[in-house]
Amino acid sequence: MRSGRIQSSASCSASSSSTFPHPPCLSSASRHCKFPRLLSPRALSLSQRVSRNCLVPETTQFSFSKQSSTNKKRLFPVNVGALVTSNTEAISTGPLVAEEKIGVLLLNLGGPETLDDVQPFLFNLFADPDIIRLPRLFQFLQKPLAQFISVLRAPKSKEGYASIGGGSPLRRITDDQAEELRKSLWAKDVPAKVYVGMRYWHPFTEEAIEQIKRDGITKLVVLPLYPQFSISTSGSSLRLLESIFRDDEYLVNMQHTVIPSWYQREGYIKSMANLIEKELQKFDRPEKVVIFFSAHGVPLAYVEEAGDPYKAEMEECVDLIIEELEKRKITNAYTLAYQSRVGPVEWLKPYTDDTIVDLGRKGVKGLLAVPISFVSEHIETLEEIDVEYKELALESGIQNWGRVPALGCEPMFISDLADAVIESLPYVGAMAVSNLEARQSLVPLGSVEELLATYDSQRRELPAPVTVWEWGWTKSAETWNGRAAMLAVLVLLLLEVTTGEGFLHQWGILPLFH
Ligand SMILES: C=CC1=C(C)c2cc3[nH]c(cc4nc(cc5[nH]c(cc1n2)c(C)c5CCC(=O)O)C(CCC(=O)O)=C4C)c(C)c3C=C
Ligand SMILES: [Fe+2]
Repeated sequence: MRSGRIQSSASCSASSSSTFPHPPCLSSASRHCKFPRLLSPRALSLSQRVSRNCLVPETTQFSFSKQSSTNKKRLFPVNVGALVTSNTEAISTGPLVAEEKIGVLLLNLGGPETLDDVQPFLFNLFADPDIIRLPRLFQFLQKPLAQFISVLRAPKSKEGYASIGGGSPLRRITDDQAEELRKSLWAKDVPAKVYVGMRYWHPFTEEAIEQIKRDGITKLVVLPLYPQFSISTSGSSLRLLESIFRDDEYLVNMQHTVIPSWYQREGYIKSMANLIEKELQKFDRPEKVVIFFSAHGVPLAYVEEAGDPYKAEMEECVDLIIEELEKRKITNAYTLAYQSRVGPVEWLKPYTDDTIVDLGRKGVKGLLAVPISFVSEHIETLEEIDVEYKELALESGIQNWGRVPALGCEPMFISDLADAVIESLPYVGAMAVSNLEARQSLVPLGSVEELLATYDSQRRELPAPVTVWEWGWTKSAETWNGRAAMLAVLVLLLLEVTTGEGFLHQWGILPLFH
């Protein structure tokens, strides 16, 4: 088999080039740069792209004002990023002074720590309008619907969490990453505090924000721990932050900036390439192994209707990793597919399970799975990939299976995150004045409000991605049956809520919601 990208026949037209208009200031590197999007990412080398990403405007100088007339100390070295080019003008974000207290808020999904946490965790997830976005008229049904779906899904989810030790490892791993990031920042002369704010489980984002206020943080860098941006992940966390910020006098006045995605950073790309290179060496004939990037899926409508940049960023990310591997003379065949689909609607394709079967059919004997959308081990790596997909691969004729571990606390990766934070510091607060230069910074930046407005100004309705129930013989019938089922459930819930009677009350489910 020739090296290069394998186009699985499981793939459909929906997975090819995306047609949605790119928001002007979201995170895909090529969208930020002044280059037209005519050049495919593959046409540029990593170093070229890194310098394209180095969007410090040519007229901009990275020089923090030294000491001001008072006895305030500058906290950082002048040159905060290795990528700084010849710039001439100062970004006037003001001096970074000893009185400033810098915080970094890591945003993540969160996961149930015990089996008893599973249903309430699922409730929180499905109650999120960025996961199930109901038509305006039906928004009052969000919580009852979340209760209904979480109760239905909990047994299956619990089985999964039971098989990985009775709970999600996400909290422990994210706490470790926060501590390593803190150490790395201090080692680089940036005495910052690092906080963890989870979207659906403890420590909740609200708890982290309370701590940030107690600590008197004056400058905050918000860093979602998802390399690529999606409405359903970073977007959802930012929307929550927006509502917290809006209602709080302290926070309204606290300067902040957001690093919405960072998949294009050299340190991240090299760390991923290192892991892949190391795992490949464990195979008898490494050059014959297909590198199988498996990303968490999202419903297709997120990308095609709501303008989620997730797919474009994912594809560019894979291109960058492959380019880095090629520089190391690793030219294996590779492919990208999407996993963890739930529910009756169509998700990004090709699906991971279909692609594995397809590769087996084509005679592939060695596969190296690379989880690509997340930087911690979690249920979808430990159970779905390591157990379900491995089993499917072996059944499909693939004899040699391997899996690249998630990045976790890899030193090069953590150090690169620290650099991303440091490079963003001159822009903290600059977003308030809608500073164009700040948006074109070393890492794509924006304020919470700006970023949300960019990707989601119209707040389009999105199909519910989750299973209420499914039946049917064809994909299309499944989709329509699913939609009909959704409608039926909504009507039932509507009747139940208005009359106070029905099957949810009989089962004792409805009065539980809060
Ligand atoms: C980039 C990563 C992720 C995207 C995109 C994403 C979208 C998304 N997820 C669901 C539904 C579920 N996700 C669940 C768990 C889960 N999701 C992610 C990451 C992304 N999700 C992670 C890391 C985890 C695991 C956390 C852990 O505890 O280890 C679950 C619960 C598990 C299960 O029952 O399968 C659900 C449900 C949707 C609907 C969605 C996009 C709309
Ligand atoms: Fe998920």
